[in-house]
Amino acid sequence: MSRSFEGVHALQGVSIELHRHEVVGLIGPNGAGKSTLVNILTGFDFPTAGSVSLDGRDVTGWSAHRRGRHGLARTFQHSHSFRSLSVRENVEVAALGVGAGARAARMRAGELLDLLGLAAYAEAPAGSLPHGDERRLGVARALATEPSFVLMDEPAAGLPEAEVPEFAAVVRAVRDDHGAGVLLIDHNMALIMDVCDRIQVLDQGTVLAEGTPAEIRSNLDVAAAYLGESAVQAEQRS
Ligand SMILES: Nc1ncnc2c1ncn2[C@@H]1O[C@H](COP(=O)(O)OP(=O)(O)OP(=O)(O)O)[C@@H](O)[C@H]1O
Repeated sequence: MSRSFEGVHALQGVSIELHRHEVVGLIGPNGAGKSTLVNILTGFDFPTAGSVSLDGRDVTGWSAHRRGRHGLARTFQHSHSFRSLSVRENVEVAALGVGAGARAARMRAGELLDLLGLAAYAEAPAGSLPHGDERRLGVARALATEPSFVLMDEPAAGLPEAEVPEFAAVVRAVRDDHGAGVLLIDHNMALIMDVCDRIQVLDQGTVLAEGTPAEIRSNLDVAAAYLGESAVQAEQRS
């Protein structure tokens, strides 16, 4: 797919594939096109050229809501929770939105708040959560829809470093226990390298590299995009 904004080529001929039971990392420097790609995949934006398919069906013209009802969920960089509703109610509302009954929604919310480590805040207003917990609430809300695919846009931003391994376990649980496919965008390379089965690197709207974490780690182009030429030269010398 490609996407231009009045002359800015945010994406140029980018292909990405996500299967159930896997975690794919999407990384790249600021402005590389990561959020644009997630917006297009989830129906919050539309490609200038190209198409999106979900379970083999062309969904390019579908609204975000319709894609959501067909198993595609996402989290946002900025909070989309209902600030005055409680943390629990926010998760319940997400489940109700895809057709769960009241009892099932309540049970699902309870399980997800436990999984995400938010049970202690269940009755607090969502607007009172610290930034990192708010990101986790976003993940809980996405999972409440029982998605086949979850696209997570910087879910670990704002999480204290000590809590990142716990969050990595959540991502693995979504893949292994729920069988979902996860597209994970994050600047935390330790998290990405730890949980991803495959990684795709975007730079200036094109795919710079793709491969396993080990392949990406040893790819000098990726190092150049991230760390600058000097780091690459240092790596070549060592
Ligand atoms: N609505 C828009 N209007 C104009 N330009 C846009 C719009 N959305 C994105 N862009 C431009 O497209 C390019 C890609 O932006 P995008 O936000 O997708 O990058 P990103 O990789 O998600 O960056 P970050 O890591 O900072 O979130 C940037 O040059 C950005 O300025």
